[in-house]
Amino acid sequence: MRLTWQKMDLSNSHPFSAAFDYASDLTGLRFQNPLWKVNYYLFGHKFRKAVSIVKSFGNEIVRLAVCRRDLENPSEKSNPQTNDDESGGDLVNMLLDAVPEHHVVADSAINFLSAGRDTTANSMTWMLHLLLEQPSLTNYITDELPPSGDFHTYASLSTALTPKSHAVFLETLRLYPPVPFELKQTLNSAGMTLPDGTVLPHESVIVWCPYAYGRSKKIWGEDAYEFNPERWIERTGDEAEKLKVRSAAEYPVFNGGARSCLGKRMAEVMGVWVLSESLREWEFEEVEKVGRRRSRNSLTLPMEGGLKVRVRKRNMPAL
Ligand code: HEM
Repeated sequence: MRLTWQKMDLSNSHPFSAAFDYASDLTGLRFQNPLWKVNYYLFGHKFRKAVSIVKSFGNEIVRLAVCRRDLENPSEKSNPQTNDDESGGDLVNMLLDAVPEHHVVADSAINFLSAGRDTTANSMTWMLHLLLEQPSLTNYITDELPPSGDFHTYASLSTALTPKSHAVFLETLRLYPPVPFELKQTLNSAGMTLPDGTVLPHESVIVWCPYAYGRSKKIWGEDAYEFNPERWIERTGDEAEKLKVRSAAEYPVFNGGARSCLGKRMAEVMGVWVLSESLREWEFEEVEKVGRRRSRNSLTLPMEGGLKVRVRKRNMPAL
């Protein structure tokens, strides 16, 4: 898969991608290794180099955006407000309009890239894998899509119109949450009190694990380990299908409250729209059928070894 931003290559072979993956893997391992400081001492230089490559990529994104603004609006060089039709909607340009410090914009660009890149890619990989394990689910999704060739709008991707595709997406994330564990620390010097009365003193670290929540029989019942999108579907009297709503306390995949994921809707669009449309047009077949896959140790639950698939246009002979 090839990803670009303003013609900047983000494919797997790009040094940014390699550095990003290395830094993510090592950060993920820190949580499981009580001796991580030893590792950091021995291999820290490689980690720091990876972080510096990631940071320079952010700086490069901003440098290019600023150059482009200067070329497009030379007269506004000193006060480059570019909320016109051409540049509107580009996140980096909007940040440049709002934030004067370029290093903050660069960090924010990397923040969005890191929050949205592997989370979405990994969720789509797991979703495709689970669908290939249960081929009947392909029609389950594609049958509810608007007719092929119809122009899709944001509204046509609502949970009301495509509840089953959303169910498959949410069910995938239940079993394979791209943020498998989370932690927060109390910074308030007086500590804080949780809604149930538990008092957390200053600097307490609290860790929770959406991966474990997703597999909890207490929350999901005896079949918690089964991939069953139907558990998300509610049928009303007239047989209309509706997506069940789950609270962030039961399903913390996108976090909850004030720090909920800002890209949830974008991730849904990718997961529901891109994958369903691809399944309508293309047939996928796993190259190596090795049963249920394992995840790799990293921050965003990537699939060990990746998912190699053979692709062919529907109703065409295999290449
Ligand atoms: C399936 C895909 C995704 C999942 C499961 C996911 C999950 C999460 C979670 C659990 C958090 C909270 C992290 C924390 O507690 O610090 C978060 C935050 C965030 N996500 Fe996502 N995310 C996904 C996709 C995206 C995408 C596509 C974007 C945007 C391009 C995005 C942007 C963000 C941002 C900016 C935050 C920080 C919000 C804040 O701290 O106020 N995410 N996401």
